[in-house]
Amino acid sequence: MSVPTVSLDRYTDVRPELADWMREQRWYASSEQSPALTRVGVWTLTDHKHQVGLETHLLLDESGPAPVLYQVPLSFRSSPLLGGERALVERVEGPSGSVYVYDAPHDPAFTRALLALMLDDEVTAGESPDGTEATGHHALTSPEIRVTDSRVLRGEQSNTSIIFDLVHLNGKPAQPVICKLFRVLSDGQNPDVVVQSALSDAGSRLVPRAVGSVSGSWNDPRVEAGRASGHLAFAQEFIPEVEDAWRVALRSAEAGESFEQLAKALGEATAQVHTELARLFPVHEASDADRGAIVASFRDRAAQALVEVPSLASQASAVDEVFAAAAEASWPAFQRIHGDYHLGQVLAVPGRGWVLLDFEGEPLRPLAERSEPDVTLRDVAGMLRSFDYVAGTLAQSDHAEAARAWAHEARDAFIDGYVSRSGLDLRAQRVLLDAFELDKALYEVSYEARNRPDWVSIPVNAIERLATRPR
Ligand SMILES: Nc1ncnc2c1ncn2[C@@H]1O[C@H](COP(=O)(O)OP(=O)(O)O)[C@@H](O)[C@H]1O
Ligand SMILES: O=P(O)(O)O[C@H]1O[C@H](CO)[C@@H](O[C@H]2O[C@H](CO)[C@@H](O)[C@H](O)[C@H]2O)[C@H](O)[C@H]1O
Repeated sequence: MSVPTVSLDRYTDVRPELADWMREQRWYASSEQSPALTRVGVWTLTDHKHQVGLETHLLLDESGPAPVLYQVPLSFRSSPLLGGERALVERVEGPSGSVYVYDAPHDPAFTRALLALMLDDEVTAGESPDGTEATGHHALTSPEIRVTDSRVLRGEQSNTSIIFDLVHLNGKPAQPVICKLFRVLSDGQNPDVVVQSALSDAGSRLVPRAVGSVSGSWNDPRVEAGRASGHLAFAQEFIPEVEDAWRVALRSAEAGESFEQLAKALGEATAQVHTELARLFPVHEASDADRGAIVASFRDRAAQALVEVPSLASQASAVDEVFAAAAEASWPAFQRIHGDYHLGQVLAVPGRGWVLLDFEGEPLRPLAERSEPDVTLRDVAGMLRSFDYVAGTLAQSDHAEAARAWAHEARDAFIDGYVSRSGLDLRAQRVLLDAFELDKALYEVSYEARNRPDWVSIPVNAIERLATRPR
């Protein structure tokens, strides 16, 4: 059987059916308007049975205030994919009959070829005529495995993750793998891939083991030189049937159970990851310029939060005083950090302890900024805020008061654990830590105003408390 051909040419002028389908997808950012799409590149994979066309289209959407580049893998079949009805993008009548176009992460022909690209040395996606390149890389200790099944993780928003069930070549079950396919592409390395791979390759068990990645380059009109490069996908060990720390913490607070030991262990794990990151990536002493840039970003964030929630104006001068005091404090060295650290980014793995995920940095920040060395206190502050969120979530319930005490104890224990492993006396850094916590709460105000307006009072209350705390 030959490869069904909806030719690349026919898909160059992005068909309205594809645009309509994209608009419905969770990863499509501006669903209130119709996409205005241009195809800037395509990379292909080869189906091992040579029956399915596998093309990943890079589509530039210029309908919003800034152009966004989406990665859209499609599979082309001459007959329907069994069970694939919900993944059908459209059916096109071609010269030699119907061609069924699918959202490829749901097509086993695509998922197998994608994993093979990352794991098998001889497989290459190569360069396409429009200059798009995609190259697979495997991690230091990638397993020799065979795919038995794959499925798309439900509930995700900004990316699409594919879970692979696997067996070793001898037929014994192997640890499953999760492959995150980045839906929105930017010029530059993805910090999640870089940081997690480095930790995993160094043998850390505090992150899932890295399995492989796909990196690429493409013609990108948004970039001055016209050419961009970055990560397209990242595969790592999937740890099945585990809960994240947010759920564990929320349940513990609701039940009135102490979280002290677990919070202390989380502080220890956080400090260990920071120590390892300082060993693996460049570290430098804080210069006046570094301090100045961060304090300026604090102030920008405060201004932005004020636009989104004008009632914060009554706190503005108290907030600024905290930032002014931080500018005068002594700062620890700059190094790589997690960058968007909260309870939802940590898995509770029985027999292994806490495992940290998603080193992508704050989604509201530009990619290039997220790879810069930063201050570890930012992560500490992120987690302290997250304990406060647990109490904030229960504020309207019968457990309100107990939840506040729960959060207080958890925050203390987390700090104790962190200090014991890092040697950094966080309590002596209180002024600076308060500033980072306040900054995170200001970020959360913008995040909640845009995504979960019902939750905005959680960071707003925290800002008031932090800004007016006696010092
Ligand atoms: N290696 C993994 N093992 C188990 N679950 C995972 C793994 N990676 C991600 N997940 C699950 O997927 C969710 C989303 O992952 P995350 O890396 O935070 O993606 P995103 O940046 O798209 O939010 C996590 O909260 C977690 O529940
Ligand atoms: O997980 P993401 O990288 O998408 O992070 C974003 O979403 C988080 C919400 O899920 C948000 O975190 C905020 O809410 C958490 C509770 O749901 C809370 O634990 C965090 O402390 C709070 O910041 C995060 O800020 C945002 O970047």
